[in-house]
Amino acid sequence: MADILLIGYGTIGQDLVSLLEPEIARGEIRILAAAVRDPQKPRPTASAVPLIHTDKLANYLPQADLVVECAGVPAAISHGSEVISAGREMILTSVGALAHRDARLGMLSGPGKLTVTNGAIGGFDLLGAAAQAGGIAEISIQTSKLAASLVRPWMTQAERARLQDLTPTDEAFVLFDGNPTDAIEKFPANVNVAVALAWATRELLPADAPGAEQSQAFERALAQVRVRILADPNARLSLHVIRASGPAGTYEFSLENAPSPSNPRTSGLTAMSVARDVRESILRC
Ligand SMILES: NC(=O)C1=CN([C@@H]2O[C@H](COP(=O)(O)OP(=O)(O)OC[C@H]3O[C@@H](n4cnc5c(N)ncnc54)[C@H](O)[C@@H]3O)[C@@H](O)[C@H]2O)C=CC1
Ligand SMILES: O=C([O-])CC(=O)C(=O)O
Repeated sequence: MADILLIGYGTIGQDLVSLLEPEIARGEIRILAAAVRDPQKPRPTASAVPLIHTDKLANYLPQADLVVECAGVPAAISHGSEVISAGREMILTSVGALAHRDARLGMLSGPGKLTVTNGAIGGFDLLGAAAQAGGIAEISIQTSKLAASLVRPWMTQAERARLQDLTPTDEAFVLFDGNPTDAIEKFPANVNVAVALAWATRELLPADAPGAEQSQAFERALAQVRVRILADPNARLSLHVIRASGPAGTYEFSLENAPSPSNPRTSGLTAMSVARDVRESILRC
């Protein structure tokens, strides 16, 4: 029986528990608890998962065989290093936290093990193989989302209005064009996939290489990836188009996920990817 501790219990956390029902029913997995900011907050659905305050995370870590972060980039930045330095294995969903230098160093310095989920995209077997052989010269990801869903608190009134007032007859426009580090800082809930793409195409160092070297290798990969965010007045779903080219060949992946059944703003595939990561981890236990 593997004991799993969740950090965050929103759409992905709840979808993950549903996806793991067969393993839970067979006694292969137990959800120890979910660490949340307010355990007393009324929730729409009753759950058998015990809720604890994130302040109590350290008390639960020694019992956890596996920790799954699914609480957002700021939460992963705050708690990721704590989990890894306690020697636990952690599946990271808010992959964008790896674009933050200090958090990245903490998560890559062990002694725990970091698993970075593929999340809402894929094709990483091919891209990783080609990149490790020096076969990728250019790599980009273009993410199209419903314009109104891209409004962020830091935007000026004019920037918000441009997104909110877009009508179905208007053309989609490029809202952001740059690197994954700047993209995740501005859109922390939208482009974790861009940071995951950099992770998949980084130079692979030995597992026991120092955290600082792992961090630098990843920084080089981040610098290679170009991110574009398209604000689309007609997007029903998120559309991610990955393009890569170089001596290994020319590749284009177009990924359009069905939304999560419980939250139309989150791709259902993300929880499915994390469920697969959990199964692979417990099979190794
Ligand atoms: N890797 C990928 O492809 C993808 C990654 N994500 C990441 O997953 C995160 C979660 O996504 P959803 O479940 O759809 O969001 P959600 O908003 O439905 O759930 C997040 C939950 O975490 C809680 N939370 C926030 N800060 C916390 C903290 N410090 N400690 C504990 N709980 C905290 C929130 O109250 C909320 O209940 C996103 O913010 C994003 O960073 C999302 C989609 C794709
Ligand atoms: O769910 C998606 O389509 C991708 C996403 O939000 C992210 O990478 O943060």
